[in-house]
Amino acid sequence: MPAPEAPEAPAHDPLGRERAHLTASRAALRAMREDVEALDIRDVTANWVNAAVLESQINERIKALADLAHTPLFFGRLDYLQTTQEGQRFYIGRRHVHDGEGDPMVIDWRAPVSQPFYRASRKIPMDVRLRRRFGYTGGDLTAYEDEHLTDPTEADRTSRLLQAEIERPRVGPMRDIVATIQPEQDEIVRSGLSGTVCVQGGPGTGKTAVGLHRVAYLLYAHRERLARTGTLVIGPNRSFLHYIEQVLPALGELEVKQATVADLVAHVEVRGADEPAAALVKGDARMAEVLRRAVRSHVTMPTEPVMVVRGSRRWRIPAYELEEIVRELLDRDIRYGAARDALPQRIAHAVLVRMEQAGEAPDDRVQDSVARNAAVKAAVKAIWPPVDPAKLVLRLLSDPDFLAEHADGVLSADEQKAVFWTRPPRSVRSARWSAADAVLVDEANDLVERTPSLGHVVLDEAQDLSPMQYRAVGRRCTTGSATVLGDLAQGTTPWATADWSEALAHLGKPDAVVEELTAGFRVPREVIAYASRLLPHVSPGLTEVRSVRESPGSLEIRPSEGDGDVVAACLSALRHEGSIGLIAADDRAPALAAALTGAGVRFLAPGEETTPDARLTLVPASLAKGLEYDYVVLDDPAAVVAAEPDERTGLRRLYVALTRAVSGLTVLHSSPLPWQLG
Ligand SMILES: Nc1ncnc2c1ncn2[C@@H]1O[C@H](COP(=O)(O)OP(=O)(O)OP(=O)(O)O)[C@@H](O)[C@H]1O
Repeated sequence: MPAPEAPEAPAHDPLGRERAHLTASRAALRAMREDVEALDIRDVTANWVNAAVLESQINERIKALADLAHTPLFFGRLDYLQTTQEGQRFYIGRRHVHDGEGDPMVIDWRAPVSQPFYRASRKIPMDVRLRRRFGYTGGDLTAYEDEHLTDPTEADRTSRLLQAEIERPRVGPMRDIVATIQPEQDEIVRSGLSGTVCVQGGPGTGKTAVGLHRVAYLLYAHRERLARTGTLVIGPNRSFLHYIEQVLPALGELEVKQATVADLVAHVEVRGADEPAAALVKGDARMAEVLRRAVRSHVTMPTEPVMVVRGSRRWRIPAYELEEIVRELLDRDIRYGAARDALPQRIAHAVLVRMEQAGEAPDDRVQDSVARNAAVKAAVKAIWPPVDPAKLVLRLLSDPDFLAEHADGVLSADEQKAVFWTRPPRSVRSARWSAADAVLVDEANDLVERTPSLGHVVLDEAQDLSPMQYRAVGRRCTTGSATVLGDLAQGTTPWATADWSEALAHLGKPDAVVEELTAGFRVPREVIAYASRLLPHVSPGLTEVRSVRESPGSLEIRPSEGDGDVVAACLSALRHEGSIGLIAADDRAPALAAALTGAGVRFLAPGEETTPDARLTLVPASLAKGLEYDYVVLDDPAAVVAAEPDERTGLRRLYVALTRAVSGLTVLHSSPLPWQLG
């Protein structure tokens, strides 16, 4: 129900007035788009390259000005106590809209004047008299809700519109939360570009949502800088990236790249898998030192002088002087490839010094030509040969003496044995590289040639990265910053993060701030309480998620007689609206797929988009992380636990599976439930 109207609004039909503003804003947006469409760039530039760039910018702008039927143009209003520079009343929306005179009709949610919409409270009203939230049905403005922040007689109440948004049944890909970002989330979203933020938060606390909105915010606040340096969102797998890919475009940001860690390090084709013991060693940060030594071992101290013949004169640089040059380059610890590129010039410089001493006056061109001299080239090749990163890693993993030489004092004999290939491949192409090997190649690659850094990187589900993977991500934001999102209790890799400060050190951001989110927006109270029984066994000391959902949700736990019962549970879940996820241990998925097909029930795979007509997804437990479904049917928890190499990882996988549901969870167990759930 609308609250009493603001005094300056007409007493009659305040909703009609807001609708009129919506209609006018839509028209203004249309006019803005038409203005851009009508731009004739022929008069602006005759240069076709400039014209092409301009045209693509215009097309982007037209796309960004699209009026999306189901995303309301504004969702809030702020009436300030004092008149600010821009005015007194602001409608807050996803993008800026102005009228023909250039006066704002809708203000971007990221603008400084919008901030009180998210942060103002009765305690600190931030100069705001009225905060109004709008409710929409389809594209129609149908309700509003007011808070008079400076009125001492008005009582605090929870926003019904916010509750409705949180309780909304889910279907389709992830949506933005721009209308309902909470104060503690907003603090993270608006934290500065220069600092790295790490967010620890239990399931459904909005980490992914916050990370994506932070990117959108940073792009607004630092548009030019980030357009130059680039931004990247890193997620655990393709289906997850597919699930989140529409959030940023809905916020008007079309330029952000998305990748998995595997995409970043795709120097070799990954076709193999490691035993856990090998994976642990390969993911250990000590491997970086082994690789560093192995790369640098290619440098051979010169024993012969270099003799450069120019015309009738010969210039001789003795071995000891060459050695000095090489040592100096090694001490500077620049990239192997950069040092290799610098070496010919250093040798040429030594020749030039001799020429000058002999009374010649050589210039830069002479130095360049000496650097290209065959004798210098031959010396450089012998002293500082090129290193192929993949070949280097191949040799380390297949030549025990080479590995022992560089891992001496770094890896134990057993650790060396663990990573060693028992059947060494013949070539880089034929090797069955594992995901961890690809990261080693990436590290070696960076030792040879610096990896370009981006302006900002969001790393989601970070708890699953190995130290070597953190390093791989870290070198992609050495000159930028990062948002690191994760939950220690959901780590399911052999190297899962146990401690954020250690992880942040591997990332190269030891000074990052660690924030904690504890309010849960996804999982109903009863369900999160059930899942949290596992917390002391998987991550003692972590804070339990406090569900902010009002509806208690449904939780049903019952034995199952066979796959028929699972199919029946899915059919009954399908009677509710929203998406349904059937989560099962990976090795149970084929049997359940057959049972569903046999019963004529259509289902999707993770990554395929749920629609009102296809709402059931069969989710192997290993792909459930980060996803959510309105109703979840969880098949045999004990099998989910048993599928992992150790019990703690199994229980963590189960914790993930138990925390995907928005409205209800049905647990069907054909074997006894793990006692930790008891
Ligand atoms: N402020 C908010 N208002 C409305 N919905 C929200 C808010 N914050 C988060 N949500 C919703 O809660 C759900 C969970 O959010 P999200 O997936 O970002 O959580 P998460 O912490 O990344 O979870 P997980 O640890 O399981 O990956 C999403 O549907 C998201 O839209």
